[in-house]
Amino acid sequence: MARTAPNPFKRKSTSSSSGSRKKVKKDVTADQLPWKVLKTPQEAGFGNDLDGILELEEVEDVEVIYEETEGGRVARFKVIEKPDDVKSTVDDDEEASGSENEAGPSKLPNSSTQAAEKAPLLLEQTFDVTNLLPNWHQFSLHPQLYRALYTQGFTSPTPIQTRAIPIANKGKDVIGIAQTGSGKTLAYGLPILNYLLSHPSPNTTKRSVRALVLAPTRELALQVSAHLNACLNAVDIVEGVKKEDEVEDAEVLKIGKNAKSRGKDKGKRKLQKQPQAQPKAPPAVSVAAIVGGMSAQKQRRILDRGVDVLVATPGRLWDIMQEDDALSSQINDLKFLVLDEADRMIETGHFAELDNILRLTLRFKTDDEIEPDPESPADSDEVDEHQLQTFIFSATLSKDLQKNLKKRSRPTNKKKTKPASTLDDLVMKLDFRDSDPEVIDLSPEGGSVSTLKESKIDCLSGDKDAYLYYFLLRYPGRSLVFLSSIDGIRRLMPLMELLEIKAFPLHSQLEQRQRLKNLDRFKTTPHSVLLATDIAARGLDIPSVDHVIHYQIPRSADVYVHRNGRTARAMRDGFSLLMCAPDERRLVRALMGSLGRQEEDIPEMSVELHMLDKLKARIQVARQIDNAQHKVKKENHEKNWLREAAEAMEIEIDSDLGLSSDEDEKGIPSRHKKKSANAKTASLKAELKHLLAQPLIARGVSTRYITSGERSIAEDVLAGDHHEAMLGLKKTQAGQDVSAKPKKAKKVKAEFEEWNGFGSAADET
Ligand SMILES: Nc1ncnc2c1ncn2[C@@H]1O[C@H](COP(=O)(O)OP(=O)(O)OP(=O)(O)O)[C@@H](O)[C@H]1O
Repeated sequence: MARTAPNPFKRKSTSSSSGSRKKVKKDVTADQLPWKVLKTPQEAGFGNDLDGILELEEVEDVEVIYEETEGGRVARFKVIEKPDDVKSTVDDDEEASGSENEAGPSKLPNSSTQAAEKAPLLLEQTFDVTNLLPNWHQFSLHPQLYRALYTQGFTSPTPIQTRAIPIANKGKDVIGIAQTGSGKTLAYGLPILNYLLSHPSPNTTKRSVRALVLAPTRELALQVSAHLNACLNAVDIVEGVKKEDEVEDAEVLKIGKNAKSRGKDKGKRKLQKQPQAQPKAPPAVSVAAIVGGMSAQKQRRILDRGVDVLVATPGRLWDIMQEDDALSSQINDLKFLVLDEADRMIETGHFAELDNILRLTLRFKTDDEIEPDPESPADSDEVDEHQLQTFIFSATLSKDLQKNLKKRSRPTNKKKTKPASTLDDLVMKLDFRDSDPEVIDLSPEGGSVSTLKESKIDCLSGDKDAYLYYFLLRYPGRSLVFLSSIDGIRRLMPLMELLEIKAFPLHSQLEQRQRLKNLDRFKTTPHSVLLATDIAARGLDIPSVDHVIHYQIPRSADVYVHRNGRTARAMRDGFSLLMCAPDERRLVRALMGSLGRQEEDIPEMSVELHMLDKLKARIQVARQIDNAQHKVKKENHEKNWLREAAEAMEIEIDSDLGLSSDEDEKGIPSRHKKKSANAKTASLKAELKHLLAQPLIARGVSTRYITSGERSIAEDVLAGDHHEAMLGLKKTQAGQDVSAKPKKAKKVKAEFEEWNGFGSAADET
């Protein structure tokens, strides 16, 4: 039987007239607490899977006090006993406020202020931040956020959060550049949520969008929305107020690390449940995602209900805005605008939509660039609390652009300076209200994260499949393979399947549902491969990606940095491998050049060539099978097409139209031809099966006696260090097979090393 854990959140009474409603606090042990069996709320999405927990219990009105004793910190429980008359008053009032909330779907929690007046004992939450999250203490965040950080195990802010949050909380515009996986989402997310939680919307009938976060890909937008929701839902799920439409986001929560902790810590989170006494009320702040590939109708419905924080991809948002004047005017009146991965957004073909949306946030709407008004408050150093705040975050933002922003040399009508790039152009178009936006640049020198080990393999392009296969067998784990073309993924997928490697594709021509499903499968399958285009390069927070492989050279240095950023996140170790064909060396040199590095900075990865030859044989047969299957599929497809076209035109097909004597009059290959094709494929499959069953043995290993031969494997076998698929090789991490090259000292390394990442902290919760 599970019990609700000690509540770290003190509940304090906001009772105004405490005279007759005096509370008595009684010291008890955990077992003496008045536990109540809890019905698992369907909305919480736990389904029937209670992770081995038979029953959930909750407890109300308990104050938890932590005391430092010689034996360590202990929790004391104080039951707050209420006189009966008071209890009934509270219950009545709660019911009343519940029906009030349900009447107006978007009634805001400021209606809870009214409820508080009616229910004097309504409890206000506080959080013992000094003791529980001392490293967050300085930020004076809303207790609800502290509570979420605590629940998620985020015990310390990351360096970009430490720098950005206080500045953003002061109302300043922030341009944040920090390495991949360093917590940029919460660096802008926490100040936004903090403001919105502390300033409930003045509109009591329907909340309007006050924060807009634009992200370049659907997956990233959904992930950001899930990440922000996780900072709010820690309370909302607890109180059983998850709304129908939020369930969609809950599904999406499976993406990303938070989702992981959701899954993994399901039981624990349930333990952290709070009393379910509150009536159904709308969440204090609502976050929703508007992305392409998902039901536009449903997304419109969510918008109609009212949303505080809208996370969107520019394409779908612009589509909806064109038919929704109300939404356009809300965008015109934003309090926060965030461009997450702004540099990528301009590459996705949605620049026009982005441009249109941004125009709505301008103070002066002209077709030309904005001319800062010397009289306007934007040019004064005073920050108006109600004016739009703009946040731009990325792991890569050009130094020139940062300088221009700092110097406020945005182009004006009088002085037309040509922007250096489309991104410069975009950012110059932003109407910063802040005369001096704060640029926080924590990006490491050379774009490389200190916990990332980079490497490369020089090989012929025709051998890349074999090297990839070798790598995947040699270093099992979660590998993200980047290709530049969808065709490349389509070609590799069947090969992986035939070679019995678990691989999932991710590219823009897959249906959105399939994209999310594949991402989720990759996330939950420890030894698997994601074959992806660069839609997966930015922002995606997939936990524990062990290796990033650049099957094709990235087209720019930024893409290289972002692709690499899918591994080595939050101070975890990571590994990346560049596969470089002779005709790609020039590109690699250019890429390294723009990162201020040299090609030689990336060490070579060592490969057991003997083993590689054996793998080439498997690949060759797998390719033959794939070609044969592909040929049959293609022929059938063409014949079907031809037959359908002929039938539609009411003409007869003769041999001139492509039917050979091996085909019948309907264009279907004759039985004989089919049979021989099938027999060929079957024999190839049998050959591959045989090859796959053969052990892969390193050169010098005796197949007779494990203690003899040039390489004795006895010791490794006894120590359990032997590689299971490749006999004669040790189990190693990919990083250990790379010649160690001293890396240049990283500019912000020390700062990041002080922050040890979240691994241990998160795992403890
Ligand atoms: N203070 C913190 N402590 C521990 N983990 C954190 C903290 N803040 C964020 N995280 C976690 O770190 C991971 C990376 O965060 P996030 O996705 O925001 O990184 P990012 O800097 O935006 O990366 P990218 O540049 O790749 O988009 C996430 O799983 C997030 O939940």
